[in-house]
Amino acid sequence: MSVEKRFELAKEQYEAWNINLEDVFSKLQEVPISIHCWQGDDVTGFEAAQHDLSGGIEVTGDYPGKATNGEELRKDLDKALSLIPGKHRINLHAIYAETDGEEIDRDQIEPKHFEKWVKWAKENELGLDFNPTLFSHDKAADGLTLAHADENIRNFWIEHCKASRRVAAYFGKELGTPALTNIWIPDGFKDTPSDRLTPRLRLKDSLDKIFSEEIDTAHNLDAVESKLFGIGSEAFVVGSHEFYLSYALKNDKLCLLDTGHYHPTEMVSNKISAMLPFNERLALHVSRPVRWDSDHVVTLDDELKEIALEIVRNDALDKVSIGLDFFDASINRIAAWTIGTRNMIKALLYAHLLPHEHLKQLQEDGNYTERLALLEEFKTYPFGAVWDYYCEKMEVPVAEKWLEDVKQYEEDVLSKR
Ligand SMILES: C[C@H](O)[C@H](O)[C@@H](O)C(=O)CO
Ligand SMILES: [Mn+2]
Repeated sequence: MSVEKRFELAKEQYEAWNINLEDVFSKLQEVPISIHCWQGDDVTGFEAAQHDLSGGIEVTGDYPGKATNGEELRKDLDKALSLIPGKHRINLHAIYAETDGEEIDRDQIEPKHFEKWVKWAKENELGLDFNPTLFSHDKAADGLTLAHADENIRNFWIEHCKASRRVAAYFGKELGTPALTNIWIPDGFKDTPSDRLTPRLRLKDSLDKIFSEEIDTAHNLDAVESKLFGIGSEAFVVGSHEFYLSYALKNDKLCLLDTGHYHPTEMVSNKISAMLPFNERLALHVSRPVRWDSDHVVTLDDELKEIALEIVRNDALDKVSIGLDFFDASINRIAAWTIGTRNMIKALLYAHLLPHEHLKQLQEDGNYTERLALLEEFKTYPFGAVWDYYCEKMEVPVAEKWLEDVKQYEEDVLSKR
């Protein structure tokens, strides 16, 4: 049966619940996902002075063909974007500066080092987001940066973050859409601290200094990302959830929730509605932790669907910036982007295909039997037929057909690197 025929049958079922699929498609295609560039090269970056990956994050695997420069990374992103429905954003780290071989330390980065990214983003109608890189560097070798006891080290990273915000503002100005600059730092201790407050006071002070430079929010928005633990910071992380939640609220910044940065039974989906009444905007790093913050490729699991449901049924698509954060070097990297991003969009589509007003009323009425029954029945509604049709309409491959493109690209391009 054709994609259209299957869609027509599915449409009838959803329309019986007053769900208009054309309206859903128009909304869905407006939702940008911020796709992280670092899946394409295992968080290596292009700095002239190369450093090993540090900061308590880990990439495992040695799948051949990773991008080794800006041209390759952009080409790989072009391929992935051709397989993903919708118009999206690309999330860069400072280590993706292009300096023509010149050694530029992180506190010296400037907009000119990102001109090629901006040119490419313009050509492809993409927004850009940004992250200062406070790891994989000699001055972060002991796992401390903005909370470091040494003022010189703190100042170096403060200058890096300030420079990063200027780069991001340049993105926002050039592209007509504000860049989200997200600060994540690895700072913490392997073993039990004898003083938790002093490093936190130092981090607060460093952040205040970074944000003291006024930047138009039409060009740049700031986010701060918390973490529970990392490799080497098992006992204590300075920038914990409560720290950044408080900082963001008090200073009108976005609190960024990474789905891999909480206790294993603590769900980010449950945090969104808890934060929406108090935060104008918030941001996500959607990842998949397997036993730890392993950054596996995002799958269409229950938590992903629940996150999407919380955003959609609370009408918060313009309040929650959705970014991805995973890096798997054991599989084809373009497939990794394609699988993870298509899954995020699939989850958002799934979330649009439920009769939310009716389900909310059932709960208000205390009718929990019908609430459970409907939530379960909708899980087997013909969602796949709607997704396939959406892909066809958006001119990207239907179902697993995108794999053929990835295999061909691997043969033609990746295998020759
Ligand atoms: C490379 C990213 O910035 C990094 O993954 C950060 O966002 C994080 O989640 C660290 O665990
Ligand atoms: Mn993250």
